Amino acid sequence: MQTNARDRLITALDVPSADEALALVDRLGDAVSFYKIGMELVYGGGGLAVAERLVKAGKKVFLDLKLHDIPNTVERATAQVARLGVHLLTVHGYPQTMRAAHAGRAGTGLKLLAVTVMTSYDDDDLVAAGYAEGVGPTVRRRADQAKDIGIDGLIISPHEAAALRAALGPSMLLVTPGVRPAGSAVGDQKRVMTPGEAIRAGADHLVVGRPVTAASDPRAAAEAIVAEISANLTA
Ligand SMILES: O=C(O)c1cc(=O)[nH]c(=O)n1[C@@H]1O[C@H](COP(=O)(O)O)[C@@H](O)[C@H]1O
Repeated sequence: MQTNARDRLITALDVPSADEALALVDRLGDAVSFYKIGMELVYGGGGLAVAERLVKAGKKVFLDLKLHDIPNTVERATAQVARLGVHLLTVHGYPQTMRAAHAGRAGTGLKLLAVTVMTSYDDDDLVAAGYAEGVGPTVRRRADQAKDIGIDGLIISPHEAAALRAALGPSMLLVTPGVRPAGSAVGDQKRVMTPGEAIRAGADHLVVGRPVTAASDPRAAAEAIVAEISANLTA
């Protein structure tokens, strides 16, 4: 996978219909080369068709379905996703789930990302969910398990990127949502950094939704993020 500045921005197409998604893609034009399609667009109808269309148009596509089920179901669902020709798929970072997805994508080009701890969570949220450990140790545990199983990359917040890059080496893809250009609304995210900070921390790809999709000029917003990525890659 190329890692030029533009390919490092993954724009989350969090819109409710295929028509809105394709209109946004049209508006963004060549400013965006990599898209994430998630639950809203898939459940809204047409998300998988949009994914296939974008792949045919030469865009890179990350299908964010966050699979988590019994192993048989995860393995078979992953094999079906691989048939779509998308580049990345998320599964939850539980060992059983990761092993099943790894088996399901065998022999295909699909890369798997393990979701570690959602970027909307802090230590208190993990305690409320029944976990004994805080964010740092939980992310680390899941990252080590993902590496052992042969998962290609991790969904983490930018806050964990530097430590994981040092611990896991250069080949593990580090993909960070929880990215906010300076001055933009944080919303429901809790562990955030700016695009430049995330890149300097070692992130390979930044997932950005609302700061692009809700901007009055989405193309200009995407271009500004790509410029910030570029400046920090060469800094
Ligand atoms: O798996 C993800 O993509 C994901 C994991 C995570 O921990 N946090 C997170 O925000 N995301 C996704 O990244 C995108 C972030 O969107 P914004 O908060 O609008 O930039 C959304 O599509 C989320 O579903």
